[in-house]
Amino acid sequence: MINLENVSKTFNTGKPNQVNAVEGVSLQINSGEFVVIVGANGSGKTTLLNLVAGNTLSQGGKILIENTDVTRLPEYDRTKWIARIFQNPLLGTASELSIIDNFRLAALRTRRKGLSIGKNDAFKEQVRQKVASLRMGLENKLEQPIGTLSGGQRQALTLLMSVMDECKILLLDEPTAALDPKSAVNVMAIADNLIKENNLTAVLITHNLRDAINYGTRVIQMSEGKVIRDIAGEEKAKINQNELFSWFD
Ligand SMILES: Nc1ncnc2c1ncn2[C@@H]1O[C@H](COP(=O)(O)OP(=O)(O)OP(=O)(O)O)[C@@H](O)[C@H]1O
Repeated sequence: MINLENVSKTFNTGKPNQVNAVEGVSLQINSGEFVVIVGANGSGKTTLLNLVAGNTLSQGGKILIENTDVTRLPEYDRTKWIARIFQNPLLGTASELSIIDNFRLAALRTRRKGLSIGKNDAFKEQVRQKVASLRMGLENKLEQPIGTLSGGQRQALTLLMSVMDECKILLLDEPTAALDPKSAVNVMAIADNLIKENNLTAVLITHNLRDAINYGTRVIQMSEGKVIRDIAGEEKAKINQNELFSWFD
């Protein structure tokens, strides 16, 4: 669960270029909810995600993650709950290391769900099965440097590595923006499956209105640092692309 109470972030305070990126936002995201955030460029979406992740600290207000007050906690102290996927597929993996070594590295960083850390065959077999579930044929390339894979393949592996963590919350900041259309569709479908299978609480920022319609249980629109629309459940399921497009008028 994520609980934001009156969180704010202003850049360049007191200067002519002051920006109120996030302004007094209060939001409760329940366990298992999948929230899609839409909004114009500069409306504060990424800053809001940074506040949740601890990459930026809130100026006032309060942030609870899984009922723990994390308002002053830095990003690294929130990683036990939170995994984050960025637009750039190069972030999150070490290019020169093989797929299997990237999984080892990830396993060393935190305790992974159902994974015993080590170089042994059992570890490799566990990774092989997980990677095979992506249906990209990558289970036969476990010794290949991850830097030789496509952006879509890397993004799928990064997702898999993050959900094999004990994390409860997955933050996705335009995870498919750098991918070709087909890879983007694949990666979103993989993300959705992983979220459901692992019963994660998820927040997706996207400019892709089709994804905003197809995915998630709730959609939020931000404008000028504030949440101006918040629609969930059956009402969310009824929204069509034209209606969503009209929100940007
Ligand atoms: N580090 C920073 N220093 C100064 N201003 C910033 C900083 N980060 C964000 N901003 C400003 O805060 C506002 C909100 O930015 P943010 O990146 O959160 O918007 P966004 O909705 O994610 O935009 P986009 O859709 O373009 O990614 C913008 O006006 C941006 O220029």
